[in-house]
Amino acid sequence: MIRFENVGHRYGMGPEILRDVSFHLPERSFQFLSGPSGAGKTTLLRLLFMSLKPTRGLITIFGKDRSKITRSELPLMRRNIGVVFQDFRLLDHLTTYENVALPLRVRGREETSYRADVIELLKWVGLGERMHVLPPILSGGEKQRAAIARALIEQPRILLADEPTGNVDPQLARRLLRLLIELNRLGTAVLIATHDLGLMDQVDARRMVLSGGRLEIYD
Ligand SMILES: Nc1ncnc2c1ncn2[C@@H]1O[C@H](COP(=O)(O)OP(=O)(O)OP(=O)(O)O)[C@@H](O)[C@H]1O
Repeated sequence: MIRFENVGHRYGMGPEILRDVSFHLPERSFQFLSGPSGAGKTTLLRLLFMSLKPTRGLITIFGKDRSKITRSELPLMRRNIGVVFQDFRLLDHLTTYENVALPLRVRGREETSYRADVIELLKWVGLGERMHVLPPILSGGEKQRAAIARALIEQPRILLADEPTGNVDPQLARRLLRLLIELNRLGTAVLIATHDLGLMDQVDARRMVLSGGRLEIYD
């Protein structure tokens, strides 16, 4: 589904942050991406989301060569990639429901065509009772689930989550992990970037570990 071959990345004239990174993310797979702070996890996620271009190597995303994907093709390609950012990035002046529906509204869809889907998804992440609330009064765990729902509303083929348990207590982190495992069972590939060893120990999943710019994979 997504393949990296000898990918390298440097910012400007700086040192190479990623070196000869090669891996394949199959459909329906589940994996963790870890490594010390500054190892390049966010950089790798940005390459996957196509908000950065590699400075060398080959990236193939859904069968297409990344270097041949034009700016105008990006929005359509990105619908297949859901992203949960470290800081959730919810819009404070929109309700939970409106935040989750936003990607569809931006695309010009009529509310009647998606309302039921948004409500169903909010119920699935456990926010059925909180859909008309503004993000500033949601708890950390609720914000996180709202961000996951927003990432899933377009039924992406892969979900990328950057340190999704960074701001929540261990119990909430476990609940979140169960939600992501369930999502994966339903057919979505999942990649969780984290340095939370406790979280990784709860699942027998593939581990991708970045260190010194190189990637090691433990299946
Ligand atoms: N826009 C940028 N310009 C220059 N250097 C950058 C930029 N973004 C990241 N870096 C550098 O690239 C390296 C990797 O950063 P990155 O954010 O990918 O690491 P990370 O593994 O996600 O770290 P953390 O776990 O702390 O979030 C760091 O040395 C960082 O300073």
